[in-house]
Amino acid sequence: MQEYIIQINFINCPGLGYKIFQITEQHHIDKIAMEVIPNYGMVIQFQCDSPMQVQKFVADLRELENIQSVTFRSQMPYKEKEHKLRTILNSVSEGVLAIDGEGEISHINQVACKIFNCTPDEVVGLPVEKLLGKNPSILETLQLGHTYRLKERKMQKDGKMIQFLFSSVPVKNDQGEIIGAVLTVQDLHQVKNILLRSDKTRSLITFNDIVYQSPRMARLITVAKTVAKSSSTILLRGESGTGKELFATALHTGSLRFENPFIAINCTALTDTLLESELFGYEEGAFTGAAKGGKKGLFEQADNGTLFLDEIGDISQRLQVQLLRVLQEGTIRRVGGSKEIAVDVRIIAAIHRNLEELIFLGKFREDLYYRLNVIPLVLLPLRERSEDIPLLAQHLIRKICTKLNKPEMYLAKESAALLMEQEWPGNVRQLENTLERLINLTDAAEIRSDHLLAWADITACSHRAKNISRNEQALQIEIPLEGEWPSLKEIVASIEKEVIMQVLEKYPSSRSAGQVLGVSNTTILNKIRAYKI
Ligand SMILES: Nc1ncnc2c1ncn2[C@@H]1O[C@H](COP(=O)(O)OP(=O)(O)OP(=O)(O)O)[C@@H](O)[C@H]1O
Repeated sequence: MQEYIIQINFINCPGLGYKIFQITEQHHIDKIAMEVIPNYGMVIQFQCDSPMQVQKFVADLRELENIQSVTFRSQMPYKEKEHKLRTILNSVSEGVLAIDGEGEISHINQVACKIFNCTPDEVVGLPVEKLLGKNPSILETLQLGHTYRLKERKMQKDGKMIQFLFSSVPVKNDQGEIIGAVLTVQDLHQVKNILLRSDKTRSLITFNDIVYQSPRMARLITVAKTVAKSSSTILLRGESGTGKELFATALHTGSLRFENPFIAINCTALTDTLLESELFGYEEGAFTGAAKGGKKGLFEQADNGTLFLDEIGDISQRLQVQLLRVLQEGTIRRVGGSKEIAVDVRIIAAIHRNLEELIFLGKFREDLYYRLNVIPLVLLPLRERSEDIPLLAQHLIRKICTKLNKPEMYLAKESAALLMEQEWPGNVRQLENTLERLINLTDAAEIRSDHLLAWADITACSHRAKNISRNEQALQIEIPLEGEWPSLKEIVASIEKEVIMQVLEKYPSSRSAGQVLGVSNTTILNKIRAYKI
C-alpha cells in the first residue's frame, strides 16, 4: 500500500469537516493521521493501493463547496515543525534537554547527547532521573519553578565522571502554569578550555577585526589604539555581546605585551573557590584534591602579558579584596601559601552591569573601582549605532558561511534595513546567533526580508515604532468603586514606581534612566530601594 498526504485548504464554515469525513468514508480511505490547521485547512495522511481511487477521492473533495485547494505534500505539518525544531536545537553550541510536565525527556540535542553519552532514541520518553540521576535540579525547576544559572554539577555515568555547568528554566503555558522545563548544559572541561585559553589564534586578532561604520565607534577605536600601548588597567563597559572580549584581545595585540600570553577568564562561570584557585594558583596540600607540587594561577601564567577578567562585577567581596591587593602591590599569594610572588600583568576588566549602582548597593568596593576604572572604554549597544549593522551583518555572514562550509550569502538591501530596525538586546552576539540560525535553515544565495521574518524572530515593526506605542500606553491605576480610596500620596507613589519600572526596562542603568526622567542618578537609586524595584 502506498502512503499519501494531502492538504485541504478551505473557507471555514460549519459542517465542512463532517462532509470531508463523509467523502473519506465513501472512498474507503484508510486514514493514518489527521491534523487541523486552525481556521483554514486540514491535512490527512492515508494509505491506498489504487492511484485511481486516490485521484477520484481528491476530485470529489475539490467539488465540495468552500474548498479552495487540495494539494499533495511530503510531510505532516507536525513532522515538519519537529524537523525544524531539531535543526534549530542542533545548531546551537550548548547542550539542550527539555522535559514535559511528567518529568519525561521530550527533546535532547546532539551536544547534550555527547555530554551525557547517549542517543535521543535511548532517552526520549524516559523519566529524566534515569539520565541525570536522583533529584536532578531540573525537577525542582519543573515542580517549584526554580531557575538555575551556570551551576556546576558532577555525575557518574557508565563508569565515567561527567562534569558540567547547567542552567534551567521552567516552560509555562499562557496561563502561567508550568508545563515543562528546559536544561542547558556545557561540558565543564570544554568551558575551562574556552575560558582559560591563551591560544595562538586569539593573539592574531587586531583592531582591523573590529567591524564598524559609525563615527562613535571610529572615535572609540582611535582612543583604544592609543591606550593599548600603555600598561594601565582598562575597564571595558557595555551591554552583553557588544564586543568587549573582542576589544580586550585587540588591545592586547596592539600593546607592547603582544608576544606574551593573553589569558581570559569569565568570573561568573566558576564558583568562588574555583575562581580563587584558578586566579592565584595553590600550593601542594592546600586542599583535598590539590595537585602535587601545587599549581600556577592565571596571574602567574599571564606574567608579562594581559589578563582579561570578564564580568568583574560578579566576583565575591573576598576576591575583590585579593584583587585589590594585586593591583596595589603587584604581588599574589597562592592559596595555602605564604610567599608573595611578584607578577607583571596588565588587567583588562569587563562589565555589563552598572558598577556605580553595585557600589551604591554595597556589592562592589569603591577602592577597587578606582583601581579598575583607570581607563574606561564604553562600548555602545548596537541599537545606538545601527549604522554599523549592514557591514557587521555581512561580515558575520561571511564568518558563519566559512564555519558551516557554505558558499557566501548576501544580505538584500531591504534585509539590512530590517535588521537596522531591530532592538538587539543581546547586541552583536544576538545578531550573530540569529544569522547563524538563519544560514543553517536556508540555502538561498541572498538573504531576503521574508527569510528573516519567517526564520529569525525578526519583526517588521521597528523598535522605534514599538517605543512610540509604548510611550502612548496609558498607565493604569486601580480606583476602588467601594470602600476606602487610597491616599493621593499612595496613588502618586504607585504611578512613580510604575514609570520608573517602565523606564528602567528600556534604560537599565540608573544614570540613563535618570537622564530620561530628568532626575539624578542618586534619586533613581533611592527610588529603586524605596520601591524595592
Ligand atoms: N564590531 C565587531 N566586529 C566584528 N565582530 C564583532 C564586533 N563586535 C562583536 N563582535 C562579535 O560578536 C560576538 C560577541 O562579542 P564579545 O564576546 O566580544 O562580546 P562581549 O561584550 O564580551 O559579551 P559578554 O559581555 O556577553 O561576554 C563575538 O563573536 C565577536 O567576535
